[in-house]
Amino acid sequence: MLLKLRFHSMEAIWNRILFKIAVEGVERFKKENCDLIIVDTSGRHKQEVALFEEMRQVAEATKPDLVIFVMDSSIGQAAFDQAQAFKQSVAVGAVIVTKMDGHAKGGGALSAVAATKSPVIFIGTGEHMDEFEVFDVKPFVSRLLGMGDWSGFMDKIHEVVPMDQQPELLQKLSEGNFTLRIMYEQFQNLLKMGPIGRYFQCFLDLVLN
Ligand SMILES: Nc1nc2c(ncn2[C@@H]2O[C@H](COP(=O)(O)OP(=O)(O)OP(=O)(O)O)[C@@H](O)[C@H]2O)c(=O)[nH]1
Repeated sequence: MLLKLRFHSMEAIWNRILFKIAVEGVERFKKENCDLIIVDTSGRHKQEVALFEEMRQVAEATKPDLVIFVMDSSIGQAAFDQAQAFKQSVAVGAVIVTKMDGHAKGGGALSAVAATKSPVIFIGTGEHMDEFEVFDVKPFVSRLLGMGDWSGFMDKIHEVVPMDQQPELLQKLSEGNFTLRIMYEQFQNLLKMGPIGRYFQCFLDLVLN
């Protein structure tokens, strides 16, 4: 008797299972009339040919309205090759840049935009849902040029600094007049308010630049 055995690598089997879950999941959620269905692939590097092929097949089977290339702001210039590899496999139509709350300025986003010919639509500024922001060109470019996020800072000033103190504070800052007293007063304001981290970050960015 001849016994025929077929061997599959675990990776290949796993990829088929993931493909099935994605395709059947989308079909089911469509039937349930969900407003938004997100298929989130695992992270992949441009050299992982099989994973890119899997992503292409999922896109072909699910026909997404929008394919988003999500990149970490610290990836730097490697973003171009990575984004281009994505674009060659699937029809990338938008970019999201995460971890903008870290030290990286997100310059790689420019490369990703050039490689995919798609706009940045959102940025991630923290680990929670409410730290996902609509992309705004001005503060992004300002930060890239090392000038701090003036418009974000102004928003935070309106939120955190009492109305009657705002003109004086802005006047002093615009004159480059940052004293220990101002710092003390701002610490007092910070302690009274909630979104301490973000405000503090904007404040330091502006004062130190
Ligand atoms: N500080 C900060 N952390 C973030 C941000 N975005 C994601 N993270 C954190 O980074 C970690 C990885 O995030 P994931 O969303 O799992 O990253 P991913 O690229 O989808 O990971 P895989 O698909 O599993 O490769 C998690 O701890 C997130 O909370 C961000 O904008 N800022």
